[in-house]
Amino acid sequence: MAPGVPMDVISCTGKVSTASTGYSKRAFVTFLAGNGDYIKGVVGLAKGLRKVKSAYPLVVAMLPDVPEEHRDILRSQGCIVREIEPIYPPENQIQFAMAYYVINYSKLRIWDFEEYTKMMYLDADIQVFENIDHLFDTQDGYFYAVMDCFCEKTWSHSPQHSIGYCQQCPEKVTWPAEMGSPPPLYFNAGMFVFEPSRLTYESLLETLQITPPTPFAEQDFLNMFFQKTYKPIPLMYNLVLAMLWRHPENVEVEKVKVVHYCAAGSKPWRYTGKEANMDREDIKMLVARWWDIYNNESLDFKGENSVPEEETLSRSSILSSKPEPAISYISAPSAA
Ligand SMILES: O=c1ccn([C@@H]2O[C@H](COP(=O)(O)OP(=O)(O)O)[C@@H](O)[C@H]2O)c(=O)[nH]1
Ligand SMILES: OC[C@H]1O[C@H](O[C@@H]2[C@@H](O)[C@H](O)[C@@H](O)[C@H](O)[C@@H]2O)[C@H](O)[C@@H](O)[C@H]1O
Ligand SMILES: [Mn+2]
Repeated sequence: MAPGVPMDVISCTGKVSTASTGYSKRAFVTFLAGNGDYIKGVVGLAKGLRKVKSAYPLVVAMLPDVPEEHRDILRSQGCIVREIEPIYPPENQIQFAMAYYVINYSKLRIWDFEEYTKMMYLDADIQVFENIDHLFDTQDGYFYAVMDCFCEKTWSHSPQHSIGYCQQCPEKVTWPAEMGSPPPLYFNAGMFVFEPSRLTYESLLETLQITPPTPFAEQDFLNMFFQKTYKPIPLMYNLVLAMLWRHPENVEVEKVKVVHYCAAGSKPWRYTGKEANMDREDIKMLVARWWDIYNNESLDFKGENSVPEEETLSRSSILSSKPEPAISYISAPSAA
């Protein structure tokens, strides 16, 4: 585990969830934009959550450009469809953010989902291999997420990257004294636990209007906004794939519960194996495991009270089990 990530922030009390008692309302939430192939990610995620027998529904916050056929597919997979309006940073500043991340500011609308008391946001390119419902029991008043890694070239714009500093191994290359104090802990915004709140929502939107966009768009913004309330959680709750080759010593693969296919070329539905590191055995295995869930018809939604046919208690590590013999690699333009 990375230094400075206390385990005790996660209260694993095993107590009976309050989901059905009405004390609190909880849900997972993901984000969908466009008419492209990210819908596959959402379907995979919905099925993955069903496989691990999560007690909470998956809300899909979607932009108006998601076609009706895609909404129907998601409803038929048991998802709750919620349309949201896009959010853009102030117009004259858009050029400073990487264009393809601008839509991600729209994620901020999920703070407006006040009918839920606590939510867990998951990118559509995330898969959940073990039940993580206990994260809803974390203490209120904090923002929970996993620390990011600064080593990939997507970070080359940053001072961290240029001096080779990464918060995942702050002792390896230490932060130079002449550069002041090291930057605050920085989370990956592909997965986080938060409390919807009208007040927070309004404050987020107001602050955004006076905040110049930066390369990682809403991720940088959320890091700034929640800097004081951020509590890191162990990386098993959001394995950013680059951790496998950048910081293998920090990764306890047998404990990984959530995988984030965010390394260039790793989106399972676009995977070709050609990009850097994509020919690694662990990557092939994780991509195969994603397809395994996506293609499993017994995990399709069957209405309120149905129980999936398949026995899904997974005891072994997600990385130690055998891949499916036939992996369907759908080729499409590479991601990220
Ligand atoms: O065309 C797109 C691009 C992004 N997304 C959503 O925005 C999230 C963030 O983008 P992505 O995961 O590609 O970024 P990365 O984690 O690879 O940096 C995705 O997971 C999706 O939920 C989407 O729905 N359609
Ligand atoms: O806002 C921009 C995005 O920022 C995040 O990804 C980044 C980042 O975390 C880096 O560390 C990686 O190097 C990089 O490849 C990756 O794209 C989120 O996963 C995504 O949901 C989205 O918010
Ligand atoms: Mn992602």
